[in-house]
Amino acid sequence: EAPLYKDPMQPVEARVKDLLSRMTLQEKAAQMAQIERRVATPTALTDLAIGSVLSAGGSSPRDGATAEEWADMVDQMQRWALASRLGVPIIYGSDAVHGHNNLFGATIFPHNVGLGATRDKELARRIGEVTALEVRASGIQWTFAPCLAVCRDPRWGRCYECYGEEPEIVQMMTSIVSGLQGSPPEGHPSGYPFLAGQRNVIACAKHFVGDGGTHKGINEGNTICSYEELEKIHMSPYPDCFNQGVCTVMASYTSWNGEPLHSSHFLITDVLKEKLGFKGLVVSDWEGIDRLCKPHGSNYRYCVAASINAGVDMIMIPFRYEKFLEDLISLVESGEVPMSRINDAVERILRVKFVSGIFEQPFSDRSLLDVVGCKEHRLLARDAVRKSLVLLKNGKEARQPFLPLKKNAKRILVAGSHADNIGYQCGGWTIAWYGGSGRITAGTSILEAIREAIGEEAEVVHEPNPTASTLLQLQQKEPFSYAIVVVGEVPYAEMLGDRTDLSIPFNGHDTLSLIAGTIPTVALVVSGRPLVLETQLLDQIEALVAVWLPGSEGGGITDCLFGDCDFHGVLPVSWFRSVDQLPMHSSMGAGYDPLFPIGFGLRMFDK
Ligand SMILES: OC[C@@H]1[C@@H](O)[C@H](O)[C@@H](O)c2nc(-c3ccccc3)cn21
Repeated sequence: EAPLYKDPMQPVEARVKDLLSRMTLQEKAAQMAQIERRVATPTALTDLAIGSVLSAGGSSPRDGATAEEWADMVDQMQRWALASRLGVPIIYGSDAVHGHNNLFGATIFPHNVGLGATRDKELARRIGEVTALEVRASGIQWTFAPCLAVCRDPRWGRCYECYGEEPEIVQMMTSIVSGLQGSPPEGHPSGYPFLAGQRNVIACAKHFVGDGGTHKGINEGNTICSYEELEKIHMSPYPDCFNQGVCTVMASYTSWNGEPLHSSHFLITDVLKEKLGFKGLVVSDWEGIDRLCKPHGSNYRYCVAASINAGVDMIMIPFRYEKFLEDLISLVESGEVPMSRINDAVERILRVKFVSGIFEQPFSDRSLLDVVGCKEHRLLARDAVRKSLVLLKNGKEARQPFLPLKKNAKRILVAGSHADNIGYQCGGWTIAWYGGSGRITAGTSILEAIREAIGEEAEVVHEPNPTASTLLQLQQKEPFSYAIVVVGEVPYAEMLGDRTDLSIPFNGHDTLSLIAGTIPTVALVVSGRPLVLETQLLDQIEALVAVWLPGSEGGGITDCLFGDCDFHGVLPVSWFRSVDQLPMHSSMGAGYDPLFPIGFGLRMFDK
């Protein structure tokens, strides 16, 4: 009759034990390998029975692929995996970090820094729930989210992936795990993986640990601090995720006091697995083990030994899987990697797979296809945008608020590089790894939202980058009631976003100053982090809103600008005056002198 591990009525731990006992060393090593979709072939998945496949940022079956094409691809790979000797299904991972951002047409939510501004746990959970549906619609079962980094220096290119600069804010937003995976029942053992069902996805608490605390915010850099500080600032969001049964943890590229996380037995095994009791699987980051040696990828056999022995269970290789398997098997045969370590890793991987239900439901659920980018999801994203906006200035005098704007104004100017650019408002990790410009996916730009919100008789003039003379001509024809000027950062990811100069790029400052000099202006800043705002400019503009990276639903911005609802967001990060102040946090006492402090945010209506 069917082997025990295939019987869904058996307890998970019994199924894990039974399957493990049937596996050869080669099959165990293969389960510990995660490869990129471009090298996922029948050889890899059937003959070698590799355990997991991922899409790198932007890696899709084809540009603009539909959810159905994604599901066809994942299901095909699954059939290859099920044809392997023991028929162990793969789990397929992708970075759905603000909606299913690898999928064209998916709902794109505000990036984490904007969600941190909402301080709304239930919203985060709901976003997780909806994201899980759109990820599942494409046949994918695992997202590499949430990022729990506590951003201690906004010069870091991944500041926008962080919910805030204080652990309490990040801890609050970990409720997204219960949205993604479903909420575990009362009494669920902390640290043990949980997944409610086939409309939920495996989540990934990343990047363990201290990723947001590197010196000067240097990406993949070194976090220099005491163990107490590492635990208090950077580690505290992890137990919140373990209490929710998060299934996976991703190791950080960064080092702690010079020791790379990917080879830290103390932090991965003694702390994460033993002290904190994490029972799911630890996956490396992309070529995370290759970075253990200089030059990158040299001494690969050592890199494999050091990371696996440190406690990493699955390696995001992602391409040279033959070399990985050859080295790992050789290391076990030589005794440099004990079989007990291999068994621990494979047990954890199988535990997550059995808990996820993928043995019983290995294929995609096609009934979900039409939820991708659906109206209900876009309304949730629009609500998230509304709640994420932070009103930093409203009127030059206290009793003369500038917002809300009049919908029936006669003539308004909409200007700035970011007024009509869906790619810019989505930011990095959208369609391409580092994002893009223009109509990169379905959505509503800020200009389109203004045109929808404004009264019929109002004339909207769109001039991205007006010169002084253009402005004069435009004004002579008929003066403007007000101007909405949208400036900010262009999309970036990881090291591409590391910057020591945090002024508004694209001479956004000059555009703002030119326009605000002659027309009452509200400035919208589209950015993944605070940017330098000169005092003179601040004095010139009538109102200022931090919109962060709002995603596809630009309508959430005009909902607030025109007063359909009030602003509620408060800063999740300190808004510095100058980069010379960095790093700067509210806990530092005297030296804390931001332009706007963490927690700051104005209202239009209720005082
Ligand atoms: O996309 C998978 C993971 C993601 O989950 C991690 O948060 C992130 O650190 C990451 N960087 C790369 C990556 C970095 C450089 C070149 C190519 C890919 C890949 N990944």
